[in-house]
Amino acid sequence: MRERLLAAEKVKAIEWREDALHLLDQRVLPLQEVWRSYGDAPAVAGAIREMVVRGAPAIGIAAAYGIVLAARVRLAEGGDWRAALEADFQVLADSRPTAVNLFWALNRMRDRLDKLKPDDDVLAALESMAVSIHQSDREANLTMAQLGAELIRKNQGNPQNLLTHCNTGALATGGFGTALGVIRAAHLEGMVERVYADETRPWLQGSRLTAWELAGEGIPVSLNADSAAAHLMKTRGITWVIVGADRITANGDVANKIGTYQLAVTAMHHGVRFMVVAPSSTIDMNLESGEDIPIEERPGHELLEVNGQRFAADVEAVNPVFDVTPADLIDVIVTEKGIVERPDAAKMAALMSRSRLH
Ligand SMILES: CSC[C@H]1O[C@H](OP(=O)(O)O)[C@H](O)[C@@H]1O
Repeated sequence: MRERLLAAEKVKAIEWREDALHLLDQRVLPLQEVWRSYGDAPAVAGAIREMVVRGAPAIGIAAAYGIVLAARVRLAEGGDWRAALEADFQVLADSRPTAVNLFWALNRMRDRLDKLKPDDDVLAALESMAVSIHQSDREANLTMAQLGAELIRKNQGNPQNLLTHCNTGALATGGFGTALGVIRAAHLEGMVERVYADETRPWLQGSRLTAWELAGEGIPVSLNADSAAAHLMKTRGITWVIVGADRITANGDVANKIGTYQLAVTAMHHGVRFMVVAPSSTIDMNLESGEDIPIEERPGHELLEVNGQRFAADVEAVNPVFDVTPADLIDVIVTEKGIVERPDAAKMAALMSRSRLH
């Protein structure tokens, strides 16, 4: 399966080259494919904040490369480069609040700095850590794709109708995707009749990104309004809702794109299985429950305009862009360390004590 997923790979969002960090601008996909170059931490932080790059794992990977770029600048400035680098850590940490992968990646970079030996090449050590964060995310996604596809096989392996929300594909990760990685693997195994992709208002990750990724690989996909999901679960024989995550707390509660919570409630009502797919870098064991997760609120104009053109009445808008699905609405969490069925605090602790499967 790994080889077949590698062979099918077509899309990437992040490219690290000697000169700079290169990001595919997800604000203009699918109508335009524009790559942009970033040379320092404030620029990378801006790209994360403005969602040039988005998706919990991809945000962490971009931030890690942002620290490599920052170290180049600070070392060239001379003086106490390590103290100066703290400002770069902060500007990256301040870019978006919900995806814990951002903070997980920055901590990995900080740990690498703290372990430097006097003769170490600082830039080489940081670059190696950032590349490792990027590559290990890809590897985790390949493992999760297989684990998730096996779950789909165990529950009616024949071609099934699946529903997904937001974008959890190669564009949101180091490659292959999390929930979309499972869907890709299931399709390769002949187990996908059709994927229903929520458009995912207001930023339209579904209609612009997921539909583009899946259609580009010949995976049968239909775009639907977010508000159609319940009706589709009732009338289209959907067997699984498969989503990603931005932060999973110690008790198994899941923060994900706004609209996920109501999908979980609806799935429970219709007897549709609910799968969350996320690498362990998304699990925050420091938070006891989802009540503690910071929920990003983005500007109201994202709801009131399209392409900068207002279409809404002259009212204010409220725009929380994540919500929290309680663990008791989740059938299974798939990670690269293994799966947790009917997650709870004890099972999450046991999961996090394991090493990764591959
Ligand atoms: C594997 S991506 C996880 C997660 O990130 C997305 O949010 P955003 O597009 O705002 O960065 C969405 O919640 C995905 O499910």
